[in-house]
Amino acid sequence: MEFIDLPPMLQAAGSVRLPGSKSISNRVLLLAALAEGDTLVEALLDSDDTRVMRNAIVALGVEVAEEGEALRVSGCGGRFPKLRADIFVGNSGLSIRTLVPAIVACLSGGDDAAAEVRLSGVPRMHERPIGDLVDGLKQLGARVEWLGEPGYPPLALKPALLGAERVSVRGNVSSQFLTGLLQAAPLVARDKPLVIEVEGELISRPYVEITLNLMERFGVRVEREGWSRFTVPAGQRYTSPGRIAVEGDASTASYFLAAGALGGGPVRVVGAGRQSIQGDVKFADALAVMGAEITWGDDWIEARAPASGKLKAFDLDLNHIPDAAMTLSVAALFADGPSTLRNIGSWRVKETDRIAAMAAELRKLGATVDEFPEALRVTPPAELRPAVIDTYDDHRVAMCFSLATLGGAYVRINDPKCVNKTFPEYFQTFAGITRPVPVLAIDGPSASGKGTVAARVAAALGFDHLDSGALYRIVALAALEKGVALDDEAALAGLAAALPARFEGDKVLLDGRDVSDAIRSEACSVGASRVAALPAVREALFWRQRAYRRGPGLVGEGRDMGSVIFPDAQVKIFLTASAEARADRRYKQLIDKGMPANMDDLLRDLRERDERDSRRAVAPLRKEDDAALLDTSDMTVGQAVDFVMAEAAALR
Ligand SMILES: Nc1ncnc2c1ncn2[C@@H]1O[C@H](COP(=O)(O)OP(=O)(O)O)[C@@H](O)[C@H]1O
Ligand SMILES: Nc1ccn([C@H]2C[C@H](O)[C@@H](COP(=O)(O)OP(=O)(O)O)O2)c(=O)n1
Repeated sequence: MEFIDLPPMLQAAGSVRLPGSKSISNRVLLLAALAEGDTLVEALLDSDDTRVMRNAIVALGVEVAEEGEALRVSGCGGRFPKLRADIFVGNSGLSIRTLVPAIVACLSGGDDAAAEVRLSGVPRMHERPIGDLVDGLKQLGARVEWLGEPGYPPLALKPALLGAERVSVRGNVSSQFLTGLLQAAPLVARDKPLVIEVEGELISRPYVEITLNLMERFGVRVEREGWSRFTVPAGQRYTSPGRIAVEGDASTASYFLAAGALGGGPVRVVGAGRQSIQGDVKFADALAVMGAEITWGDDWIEARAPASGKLKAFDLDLNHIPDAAMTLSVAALFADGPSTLRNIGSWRVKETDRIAAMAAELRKLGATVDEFPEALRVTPPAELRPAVIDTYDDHRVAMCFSLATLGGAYVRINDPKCVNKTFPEYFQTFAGITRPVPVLAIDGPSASGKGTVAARVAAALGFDHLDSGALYRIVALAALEKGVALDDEAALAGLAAALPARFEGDKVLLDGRDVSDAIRSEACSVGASRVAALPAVREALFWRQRAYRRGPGLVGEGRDMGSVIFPDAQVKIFLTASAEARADRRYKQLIDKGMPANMDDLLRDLRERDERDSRRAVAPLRKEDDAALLDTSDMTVGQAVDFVMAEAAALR
């Protein structure tokens, strides 16, 4: 499984130009395809979902050409030229739900009896309901054949004359059904008006407003009575507005605005603002309810943390911003109490069952989550735990959880490429506005001076100091004390995973006992080197070591700080010295502590240990290409510290 590890972040600030809105891009592509005349579409989003729509209109015979950064769509004037096609819609709900009614309308009254358009998608798409929409189309006379499970894609659309003047559709499963019918309506209402009635409460209304707004830009007027009855007057045709620029994506804006609120800020998103036609800009109001400071411009929004520094818990009806609301469920981790997200039942039929998915993944970070049929309550933990997040092929799950890093936790995102659905550049953009907790990694062989140098540098920088070797030494000590064999990998990994050890200043405590000296014995040195060669032991200590990365920063020393534990460390040093110099230092250390020491034995042990540490299969000791080499054979401690401090200047 591919993954991306996101380190804990100190803060977020900066400015982001939003990628084009998916909702607008896909609507504009279809309307431009159906319109009379060419439309030059600017700032179109390029992502999996928009590719789906673009490929679909091309498959239906519409010409599309790139013109610099823009796309020229040569409209077909109300009837797709090719009505024999197999269209793959991936996992784009908006695409299939708007294409189906438009194609059905084009199939009406044609003279090619063999015309047929089939639509299919990824397995999840075949679980997403479309039956209510098809029922509506059948009221008009459409011929639709289910190719799999009735009510779900894949399906085949066949020619049939559409006759009725009235169609009703459920409004409480997906507002995309209504959008699909509305967009196809002018193609149906050629001689007589078409009335669309919405059964039940209409959810996600702002998306329908986007639809109406864009239809108007393409010359079609819709009469609306409240949110339950829409009339499309007869004889209207889509006509190209010539050129149209796609607004920035307001749903995507939610991640960056939240980053500003959770990570200090200010973070500004450019491309959607006060004048936006997208309902998701209202996400900023929800952040304001949490206490974030929001500033609005015509086409930008800026968010920063509340002056008090603490975000407030919320209880909100989020029916109007279902997508951006997912971001709020992660923001809830930063609130001062339990927060409730209400009226989000549509989450259940999205890319995945988002209520179940968000609950499961928020719990991994330590939150207490109560799941209801149409709501979610999130109680933040005292402290976030590092978590490995599953993403369910859902771009928004992946993007949302990146925000947890602003709470000081490491987050591993599995299958990060799922963001390609709407924002292929997401993680790079997120990295551009966030500052990871700095790490200075010092690796090197025994007695090269890592511990001594790391302690001094950490004190000078005000950072924490992680002596990772001590963890392996404690495992060895615990094993020796409990009589666990030093090659019993499973038992040792068990010990390592549940190690009741703590660092307290210079002291190392095991089960509350001071074992600072005991772990430095030669028996423990040799034992540590042996247990450290076992992959399961290293695995068991992996997240534990990462948990030491906290603000304001960390100096980590060992053998694999820069290669495995903190591969993104901003500064990496490989500290070494000749074997003789190191044996000599170890000898002096032991004598100073009143411990027995023999120079020949020490030199031999040290060479054996170097050999074992360098030759082992997992995380062997070696200088990484991006680490600075420091040979201290002929240096004083002060000189070594000065060298590292000079390198550390890069952290500021
Ligand atoms: N140039 C130097 N840099 C770091 N330590 C040095 C240097 N010269 C002598 N020493 C001494 O070497 C000894 C071993 O250092 P230590 O930090 O325990 O190494 P490590 O953690 O790499 O095993 C310490 O007593 C330290 O004072
Ligand atoms: N990150 C680390 C740190 C130590 N180890 C191993 C290597 C050593 O043999 C033991 C003990 O490490 P430690 O740094 O305490 O050893 P020295 O003080 O350098 O002799 O653990 C490791 O494999 N990976």
